[in-house]
Amino acid sequence: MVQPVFDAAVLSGRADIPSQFIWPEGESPTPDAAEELHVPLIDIGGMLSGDPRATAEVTRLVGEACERHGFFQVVNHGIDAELLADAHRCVDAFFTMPLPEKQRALRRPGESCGYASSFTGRFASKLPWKETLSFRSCPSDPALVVDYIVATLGEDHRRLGEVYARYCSEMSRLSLEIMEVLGESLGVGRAHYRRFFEGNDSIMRLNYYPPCQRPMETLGTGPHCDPTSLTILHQDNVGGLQVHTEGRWRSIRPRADAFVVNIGDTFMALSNGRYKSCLHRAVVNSKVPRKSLAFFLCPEMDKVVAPPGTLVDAANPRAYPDFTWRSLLDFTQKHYRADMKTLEVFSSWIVQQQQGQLALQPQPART
Ligand SMILES: C=C1C[C@]23C[C@@]1(O)CC[C@H]2[C@@]12CC[C@H](O)[C@@](C)(C(=O)O1)[C@H]2[C@@H]3C(=O)O
Ligand SMILES: O=C(O)CCC(=O)C(=O)O
Ligand SMILES: [Fe+2]
Repeated sequence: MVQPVFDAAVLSGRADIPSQFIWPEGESPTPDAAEELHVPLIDIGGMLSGDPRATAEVTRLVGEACERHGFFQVVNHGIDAELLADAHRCVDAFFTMPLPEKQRALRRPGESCGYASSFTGRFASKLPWKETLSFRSCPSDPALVVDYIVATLGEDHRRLGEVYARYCSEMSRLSLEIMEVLGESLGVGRAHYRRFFEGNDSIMRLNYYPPCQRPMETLGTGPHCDPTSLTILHQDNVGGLQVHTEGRWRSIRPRADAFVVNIGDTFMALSNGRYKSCLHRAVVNSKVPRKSLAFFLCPEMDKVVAPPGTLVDAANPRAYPDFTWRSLLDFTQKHYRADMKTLEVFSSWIVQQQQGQLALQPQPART
């Protein structure tokens, strides 16, 4: 079958959509998702200004949400509204460029960064109706974002790079605040996860979902759990994010003043399975494009992902083996398409690999 080209300007002129974008009936958008999922809206303003009572309340609400489904929203987060507006404007500026311009940052097979128009080169079916631009952001290398944007898109796009460099540095700061709350709520202390993530190697992803003439037959982002540690998402006012809990899909209504935060598979492992990484997806519509900004907090590549000892005991044995983010990222880019079972399948794969390596090691001679 011919590989389709995902160019919204071309596709919007057709009455139907190429078959590779059509999702099977059991996986396509469902009417139940018109229902809203009320995830807690947590005011973190008091906590950020050091109020101990406000901090205790935030800790309780975050802990409760993470044990249930791993999704919550934060308001009074201290992120400058003008920066957020700029970040959304830059999404429009980038994705409305002609395809060949965007392809200057083309994401190559096996890589997690760059521009992807759908995933036409990577998957043959159940293609997502979206374009993305992803890039790395590390607090230890403040020039990384601007250098990447200028190196791929050219000097003319330096300002876009500067906007996202600022945005990512703010997201990293906010995610470390949330890590303190997660540590406190799990009883391991505020410093534990903050220290673990201080030198993070995170991924920023701009999602752009063009309008689709057949929105009930396709998906913008298929059902998946984020393999990463913590996601901080800002959706524009269009709406499309849906979460699967209690056996049904429900929508998280966009709020301009809120970030949607969710636990990813890597944090689920770091909490020994206590905090949930939950299945979610994004739907599209036939009228207007939709944008979302996703910051995925990730550990440094070779740091060992293991829960603190206090979360492991006879009643709560290790839920997942030790691994590195490098190996999980590689797994999702080269061997497995992220879905609701990523961590489970990856865990079995890593145990098999370790056993294989053990078998290859010379055994000590028996005396
Ligand atoms: C590690 C990652 C794989 C992923 C991008 C990400 O940084 C976090 C989300 C992942 C996901 C899940 C749904 C889809 O399968 C996917 C293609 C997507 O759009 O977001 C994958 C990403 C990917 O494999 O590139
Ligand atoms: O666009 C959205 O609302 C969700 C995107 C998402 O889940 C992702 O990029 O991992
Ligand atoms: Fe996601």
